[in-house]
Parts: sequence; structure tokens; C-alpha cells
Amino acid sequence: MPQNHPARSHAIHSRVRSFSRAGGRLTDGQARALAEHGGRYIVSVPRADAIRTVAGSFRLDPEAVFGHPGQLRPLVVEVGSGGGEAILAHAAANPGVDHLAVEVWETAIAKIVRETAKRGLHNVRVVPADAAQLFATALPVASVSEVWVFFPDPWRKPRHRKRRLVSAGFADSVARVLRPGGAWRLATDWADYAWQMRDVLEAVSALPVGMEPDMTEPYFRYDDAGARPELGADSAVEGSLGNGPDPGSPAGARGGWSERFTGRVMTRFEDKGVQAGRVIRDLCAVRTDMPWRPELREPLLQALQREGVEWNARDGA
Ligand SMILES: C[S@@+](CC[C@H](N)C(=O)[O-])C[C@H]1O[C@@H](n2cnc3c(N)ncnc32)[C@H](O)[C@@H]1O
Repeated sequence: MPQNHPARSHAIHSRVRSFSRAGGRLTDGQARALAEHGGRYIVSVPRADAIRTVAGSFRLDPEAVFGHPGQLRPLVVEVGSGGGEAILAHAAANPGVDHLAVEVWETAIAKIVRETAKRGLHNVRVVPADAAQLFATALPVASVSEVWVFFPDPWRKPRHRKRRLVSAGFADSVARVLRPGGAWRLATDWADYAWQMRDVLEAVSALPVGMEPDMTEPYFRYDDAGARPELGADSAVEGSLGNGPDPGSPAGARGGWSERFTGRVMTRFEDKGVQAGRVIRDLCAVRTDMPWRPELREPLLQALQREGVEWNARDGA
């Protein structure tokens, strides 16, 4: 295991926000949806100070939020769900899986609430909060089966890059909340952000909890890059963030992109990227350490079996 992993703090000190707006003008339909259904679908979050902040003392109990205390179910948490296309489609197709949509933008929150109510989904809740804070302190340790970050705001200008959500600090928080065997899935249409994500995923291998970029998918090595131009191989060198040409790991197992996650439907933002001719890149890392296997994983799988939930153990347990 690589040494010198810097100690990082989860404390909420200086706040760098990955979003520029949390408000937004609601349509009459959206306002009505919030008034009628917000109480059922929106998780109430005590604030630290400003809008979308999370009080350091707040603990979100997923089983209570979904109304099945004592019953462990798979839990997908999507960060920045936007209009909710991806999470709503997955929730409809997987009724035994709980889904939390974490969003800051009021209009998007209202859209997800409206659609959840319209489709009668019992397994979706919306958390109106800055995911960076929610993941750092409020979500329980080892509680989440999958974390999704699809098409996060790209913050393209170099002086804004520090506002990108996918960073070393956020990776710490994701590792904290993932169950053993749980997966962190990402996608972006911005080449430069894809390389930043790749670097972050490479670095999480050094975390004490043990995360590995997904080795079960056909990753490609950088020296094989010429063979996979459709995966963005043409930008392999120039996109590598300050690390120079990256030869990949000696085993060829780490780094690179994952296959498109089959549970990820096309969203408005992905479509915009495709229309603009940008390459879509998926990435995935899996929490690989299993110290809790006897205490956590087996009961989890048994509970899932009892529930009759079809959930691939590698993907979701
Ligand atoms: C570019 S949109 C992508 C939406 C969706 N994932 C998709 O693929 O269509 C990014 C979303 O992330 C939300 N967002 C940005 N930073 C966030 C944060 N720290 N916590 C929660 N949501 C955030 C924004 O409000 C926005 O809706």
C-alpha cells in the first residue's frame, strides 16, 4: 500500500461549493408538487449555516427515511441528479433498492419530487443538500451500495477547477460511506474532468479502507490507448493532469475507463455532450476490503435474498 497518504479532515471549514445556484424560479406545477408531495419525498436536513449546508450533528438514517427500520436494503445515492432521469429510471426498474437523490438546485428538486409522485415510486427520496457535506458527516459509515456522480458540473475554466466535486477529499467521504463491495460510478463528457476523476480513483487505492478502480471491467492500458480511440485514447497524454504520459499500472489493471454502466440511462446533459461531439467516459471504483464480511455482508445478502431482491453481489452488496 502506498505510504504518505495525507491525513485529511472531514471537518466543515472553508467551504468550496461545486454549485453556483441553489435557488431558481419554480413553475406553478413544480411549486404545487413541492407543496403536495415534498413532505413525503424530501428528507429534512438541519442546516449548519447557509442554504444547502448540513449541520455537523445530523445523521441520516436510511432505513428510517425509507420507512423500513431494521431492514437492510441496497441503497443507491446519486449526487447531482438534475432532472432525475437516471435515478428515477433505476428506481422504477429496481423496486427493492432504495434511492437517494442528492441535489442543491430547487428546480431540479421539485422536478424529481413531481416525477416520483407521478410514477408512484416508494423507493426514492430527495436530499436537498450539498453532497460534499452530506457524505462527510451525515451518511452512516458503510451504508451505501452505490454512489453515482454522472455529468457533474465541469467547471471548465482553470481558475474554477477547485470547485469540481470529484476531488481527493470527496473520495475520502465516498470511501467512508460505501459498503464493502460497493461501487462508485462516475461519468463525464469533459475530457479534462475525466482525467481528473481517473487520478482521484487511482489515489483512492491508497486509502485505508481499500478502494480499487474496477478491475472486472475491461480497462485499457495507456500504451494500448491507440487501440481504443473511442474511449478517448487520443487525448491520453495531453489530458493527464500534470502527471505526464501515464503508462498505467504494471499489471495493466488500474486506471482508464470502465464500460458504460448498463443501469445509466441517457440524460439531458449526456445528450448535450453527445450532440456537441464530446466523448462520454464512464469510470468505476469498488470498495474491495472486506473486514466486515461476517458482520455486515452476509446478513446483508441474506436480507436481500429474503426480500427477493435481485442484486448482483459485486455490484450492490
Ligand atoms: C450538469 S448537472 C448533471 C445532472 C444529471 N446528473 C445528469 O446527468 O443529467 C449537475 C447537477 O449537480 C448538482 N450539484 C452540483 N454540485 C452539487 C453538490 N455539491 N451537491 C449536490 N448536487 C450538486 C447541480 O445542481 C446540477 O443539477
